[in-house]
Amino acid sequence: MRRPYPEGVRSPLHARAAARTGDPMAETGSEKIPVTVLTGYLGAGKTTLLNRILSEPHGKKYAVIVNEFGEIGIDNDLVVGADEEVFEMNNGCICCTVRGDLIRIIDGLLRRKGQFDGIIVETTGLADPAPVAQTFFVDEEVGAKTKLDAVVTVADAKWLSDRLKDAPEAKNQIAFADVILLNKTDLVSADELAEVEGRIRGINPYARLYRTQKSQIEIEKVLNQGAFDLDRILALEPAFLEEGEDHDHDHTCGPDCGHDHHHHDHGHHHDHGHDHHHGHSHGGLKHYHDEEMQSVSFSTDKLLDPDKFFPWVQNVVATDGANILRSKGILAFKDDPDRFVFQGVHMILDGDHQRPWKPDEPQVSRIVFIGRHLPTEKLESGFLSCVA
Ligand SMILES: Nc1nc2c(ncn2[C@@H]2O[C@H](COP(=O)(O)OP(=O)(O)OP(=O)(O)O)[C@@H](O)[C@H]2O)c(=O)[nH]1
Repeated sequence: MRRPYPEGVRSPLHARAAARTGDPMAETGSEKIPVTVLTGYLGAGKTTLLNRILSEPHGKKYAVIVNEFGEIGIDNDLVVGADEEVFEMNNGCICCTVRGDLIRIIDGLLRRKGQFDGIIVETTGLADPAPVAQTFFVDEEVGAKTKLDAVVTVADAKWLSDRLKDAPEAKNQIAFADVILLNKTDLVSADELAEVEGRIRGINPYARLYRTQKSQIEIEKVLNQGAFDLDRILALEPAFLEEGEDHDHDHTCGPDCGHDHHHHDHGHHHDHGHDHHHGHSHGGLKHYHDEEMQSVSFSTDKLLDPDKFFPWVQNVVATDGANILRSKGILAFKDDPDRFVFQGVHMILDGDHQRPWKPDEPQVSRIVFIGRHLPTEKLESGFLSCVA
C-alpha cells in the first residue's frame, strides 16, 4: 500500500524516532538497495561516467535506469555493459510522470531481489533532480527497500558557468549534489577551473568535489557514499566556508519553479518567529550563498527533544519547503542512545536511527538547509528552541 507523504510523514518519522524496539536492521535500513542518482547538465559527461562505472571489474551488478527527456532512446544504446540491464524512462513531463515511471521500474526490479547490488539512475541533463530524489522518500514501498545513496553531479568545467546563468536546472543539480565531478578539466585553463570551482562552492559547499577528465574517477568515490552519513560532508565544511563568497547576480527560478508542487502541504504556518540566539554560542550559524542559493547549518551540543524537533522541522518544510531544496541532519535526542539521521527534499522528510553514539563521540546535533531565500535567523532560533 502506498501512502503519499506529506500527510504520512508526520507519524512515520516521529514514530521511528520513538520506536526503540523491532528489527534493528529494518530500523537502520542497512539492507536497503543503494540508489545513486546521476545528474548533470546536457553533455557534461554522465554517460561517460556511467560507462566507466559499468566497465570496471567491480564484481557487482547494477541495474541502470536512464531517463530521457523528449528524446528517442539514445542514451540506453550508448551505455555499455552487456550484463547490465538498462531501463528507459521516456516521458515528456519530468515532474510527474517520471516519478510514476521510476516507481514502476523499481517495483519491477525489487520483485527480482537479490539479482543486483545497486541501482543507478541517470537523469536527463534537463532534469531537476528533486523529483527523482524525492521518489525515494515519497513512495513507501520503494522507500522501504531502497535508499538514496547519493546524488552525483557531473559538471562541465567549460560550460557550467554559462549554464548557471541561464539554466535553473544546472544550478539545482549542483545544489543537490553529494558528489560533484568537475569534468572536462582539459578544456579550461587553471584560472578558469578555479573560477568555476568557486562558483560551485558558492552554491554547494558540502559536496565532495573531484576534478576529472573523461569522468575518470575511482568507483568508490561515486558509489556507496552513504549520503545519510553526514559526518564526512560536515567535516569538510569549515574549509569550504572560508573560500569566500561568490556573488553572482544570476537569475534563477523563483520559489514556484520547483516541479513537485503538486503535493505541497500548506496546512501549517510557522510560528517560530523569535529572533534571539543571534549569537553563535551553540556552535552556531554558518552560511554561504551566491545571492540566491544558500547553505546554512546549525549545531548544538545540547540534547534535543524529539517532541519539539519533529513538529518544528515539519512546520519549517511545510512553510518554506518550496525554497528548501535539501535538508540534512544528525541529531542527538534525549533518552536515545542512537544517532538519528534525517534528510529532506523540499517538504518531504525522511529519517531513521543510524547507530549508537560511540562512547567518546560528542553528541552534537547538526542540521543543514540548502535553498533560496532561507529565513536563516528564524531557522536558527527554531532549531535551538528544540533543545530538551
Ligand atoms: N574534452 C573532453 N570531452 C569529454 C570529457 N568527458 C566527456 N567528454 C565528451 O563530452 C561528450 C558528452 O559526454 P556524455 O558522457 O555523453 O555526456 P552526458 O552528460 O551523458 O550528455 P547528455 O546525455 O546529452 O546529457 C562526449 O563526446 C564525451 O566524449 C572530458 O573530460 N573532456
